[in-house]
This record gives sequence, structure tokens and C-alpha cells, in this order.
Amino acid sequence: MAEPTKKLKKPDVKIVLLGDMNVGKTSLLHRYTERRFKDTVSTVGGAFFLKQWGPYNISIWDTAGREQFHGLGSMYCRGAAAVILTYDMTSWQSYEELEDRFLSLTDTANTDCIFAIVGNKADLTDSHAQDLNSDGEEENKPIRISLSSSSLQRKQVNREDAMALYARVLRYKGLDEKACLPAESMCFETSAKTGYNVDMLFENMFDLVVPSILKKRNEGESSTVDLEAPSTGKRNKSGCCT
Ligand SMILES: Nc1nc2c(ncn2[C@@H]2O[C@H](COP(=O)(O)OP(=O)(O)OP(=O)(O)O)[C@@H](O)[C@H]2O)c(=O)[nH]1
Ligand SMILES: [Mg+2]
Repeated sequence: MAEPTKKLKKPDVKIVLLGDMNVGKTSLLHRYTERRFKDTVSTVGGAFFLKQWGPYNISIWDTAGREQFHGLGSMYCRGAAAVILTYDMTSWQSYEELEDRFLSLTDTANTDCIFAIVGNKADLTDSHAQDLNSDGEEENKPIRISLSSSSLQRKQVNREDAMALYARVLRYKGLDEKACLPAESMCFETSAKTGYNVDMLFENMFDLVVPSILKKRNEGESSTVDLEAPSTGKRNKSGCCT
């Protein structure tokens, strides 16, 4: 009897994390997937994590922010249903770089690609400390922990700046602001260190890409990949591809 052909579910959709080196892209993904903040090394190339979301498979691509890997960015963005543009709230430069260096990489993303603007390292900012005094909800622990005033820094990028960038991103993509998701719901301030807003960010994005999956399915794209076909990347144990 002939052996059944080996087929593996392939991701239904792709979400890409973009942003300058050191803003915390890898840490955000670790926080979400491993529920902890751990030491990182600067990413080389890119790596992906597969998330099962209900009946759907979503790949989240973590890319390298270092300039030397810049050329790879548009490759990782090809066919992306969503892009998370990430900056460090304590670094104005990391915010500026999003427009100067990273936005054009998204030209290869889907035409209906969804954008989120994410300011990470909220735990380092003084305004975050104030917020938490009134509403200290973070992962598991009371927040007082690491907020010694000596470690706090001035917040260099405000939420209004992020919302203004969101509007410019839509303009760059030729999209009508009124027909798109509102800036208030697409700009996030997070902390990979404490977990602040991290689940909310990723899970919002997962919900938002579901229509893109359904559209793809309606257009009749195969949802399996042939394991016997030549592979294009090496997989390691964690499901990452480098
Ligand atoms: N305080 C604080 N530090 C953070 C946070 N997120 C990341 N870091 C630290 O920032 C540094 C860079 O984090 P990474 O996650 O490696 O940054 P990246 O954006 O993946 O950098 P590349 O891979 O080089 O593009 C590390 O020392 C992290 O520990 C955060 O939310 N708060
Ligand atoms: Mg990284």
C-alpha cells in the first residue's frame, strides 16, 4: 500500500516585529511565549514562533534590528498580514528610525496589512511608575518591585507621538485613516520586563489578522505544506528558523 503523503500545517498568516536593535523585540516575544524576561543576544537574521490561535496557525517573526541585516527586512515582511513597529520609549532615535529605516521594508507586506506601533520598556519611564500607582496590574507580581526611582528615565516618546506616526504610516501606505483601525487601539505601550500590556498586544493582533486568514482561505490557498518538497530554511527545536 502506498504511504500517505506527509503534510504539515503551514502558518495561515504572518505577523512581523520590526524596529531598531535593542528596542526589545525578542524580549517581547519571549515574554509572550515563555512568560518570562530573560537575557537576550542581539538577533541575527530572523526567527519565528508559531502560535496556534483557535483553529489558526500564526507565525510571529522576530527580525534583527542591526543595520547590517537591514537588507533582510523586506524579505521577512513579504506577505505579512500585520507588522508591529517597535521603538524604545526612552529613545527618540529608535522612534525616528521606524520611519526612516523600517517603514519602507513593509512595501512587500500585504496591501491590507495591519500596523501596530509599540513603545517598549515602559517600566523604565517615570510616567509608567505614576500609572502603576493608580492601576498596578502586571503579570503576577505587585509592581512596586523594580521601580526604584534611580532606575527611572525620562520618557522620550509619548503616546501622541506614536499616534502621529500611525497616521503617517497609513498615509505612506495610501490608506484612508477613516477606513482603518483607529490609532488609539493600534498604539501600545509595553514592558517585556514586567509583562505590562504584552498579552494584550499579541492577542489583539491575533484577533485582527483572522479576517486576513479567512480571505486567504476563500481565495483557495492551500493550508498545508508538502514535507517532501525541498525545504528553504533550517528548523531548530524551538520551531525557529534562521
Ligand atoms: N527595562 C527593560 N529592558 C528591556 C525591555 N525589553 C528589552 N529590554 C532589554 O533591552 C535589551 C535589548 O533587548 P532585545 O529583546 O534583545 O532587543 P531586540 O529589539 O530584539 O534587539 P535586536 O535583536 O538587536 O534587534 C536587553 O538588554 C533587554 O534585557 C523592557 O521592557 N524593559
Ligand atoms: Mg532581537
